[in-house]
Amino acid sequence: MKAAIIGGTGYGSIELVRLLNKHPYMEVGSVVSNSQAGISFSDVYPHLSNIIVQPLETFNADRLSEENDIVFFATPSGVSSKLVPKMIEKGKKCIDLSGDFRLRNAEEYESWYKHSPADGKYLKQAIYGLSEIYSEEIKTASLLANPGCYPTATTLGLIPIVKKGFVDEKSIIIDAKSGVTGAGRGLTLTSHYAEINDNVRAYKLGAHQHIPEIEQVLQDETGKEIAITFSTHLVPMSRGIMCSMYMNLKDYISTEDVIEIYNQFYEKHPFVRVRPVGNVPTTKEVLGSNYCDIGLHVDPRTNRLTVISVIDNLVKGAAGQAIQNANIMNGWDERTGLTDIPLYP
Ligand SMILES: NC(=O)C1=CN([C@@H]2O[C@H](COP(=O)(O)OP(=O)(O)OC[C@H]3O[C@@H](n4cnc5c(N)ncnc54)[C@H](OP(=O)(O)O)[C@@H]3O)[C@@H](O)[C@H]2O)C=CC1
Ligand SMILES: CC(=O)N[C@@H](CCC(=O)OP(=O)(O)O)C(=O)O
Repeated sequence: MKAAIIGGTGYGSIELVRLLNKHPYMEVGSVVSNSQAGISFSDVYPHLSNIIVQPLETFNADRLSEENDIVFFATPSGVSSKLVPKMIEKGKKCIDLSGDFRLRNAEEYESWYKHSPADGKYLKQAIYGLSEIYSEEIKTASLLANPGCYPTATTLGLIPIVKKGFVDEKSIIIDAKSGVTGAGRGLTLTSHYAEINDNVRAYKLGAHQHIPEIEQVLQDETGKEIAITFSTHLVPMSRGIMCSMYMNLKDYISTEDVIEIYNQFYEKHPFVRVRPVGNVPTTKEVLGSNYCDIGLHVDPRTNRLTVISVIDNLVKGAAGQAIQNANIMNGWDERTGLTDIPLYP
């Protein structure tokens, strides 16, 4: 099966290329670049020399649909909402990595993303692709909204215990940290070397566009309106997200019992690894892989639960989960092409 990638020279795109290169049933058909069409991919990214030989293309819906079976959009929000419908109308399965089709409520999208939402017809059609939770819905998706990087780490870390009703939902605080590739390849003042090296920066406090996405998932899973405190930080590393999450338990439960709840919940989900007592994951332990690793600790003095959830933002937080979803949409084993061991150290 041939896959087209739109948003060709971005980080999401080159991670898709890396993962598709070893996928047994999908291969890269076309790579579309808005800014560098006509140029060889390896001129932009020399690490792809002799691997991707075709030139970067312009976006042409007729040609792309003739030459490809599935389309991955690694384009910014606000761009995907314009381009995805063109390929859906050609009957192609589309997987969008941006935030454009994740929120069901168009007004909510506009107020958090600060630009116009996608056409309501496509918002209705879109399936939210948190693979471990919505695999049944994903099987029949034609337009798949791949989750955000922070929402993936956050919701996988919260759902098992929040769904049980064991948590005071008003007490949830998420302290999230991301490496700089989370912001994409574009240059910004806050991500250039002298600003981020030897530095940690909190940003978008109370205003992050992933807040409504996380709350939408938690509400769907519990039937309750949940308002979270979500603080994001940029840290001096290339890849990786760590979400440290704190919440009050309604009644005391031991760390062992919480771990047992998570182990049962993720028993059939190979990409979520729940750590034993006293074992807390680091971002490096999932680097380059599709794993989400979760560590758990209950403090009996405060009766608060701490959940530490780590992912590689470009893999489980973007391209890896997109391929996991493509696997599910095509009826293949969800692990297909994604079984690489994390790159350690
Ligand atoms: N980085 C991450 O960790 C994650 C990213 N995402 C989302 O995935 C998407 C891609 O992210 P990422 O690759 O990191 O971002 P980048 O900024 O690295 O790449 C996005 C690419 O989209 C293309 N593009 C930019 N503007 C336009 C435009 N006006 N019209 C058409 N194409 C355009 C450009 O490539 P070209 O000029 O070659 O077309 C650009 O390089 C974004 O929506 C992002 O929010 C989601 C989860 C995690
Ligand atoms: C480190 C960093 O800046 N990360 C970005 C993640 C953006 C992203 O992935 O945006 P969508 O999921 O909404 O498309 C941010 O916090 O805005």
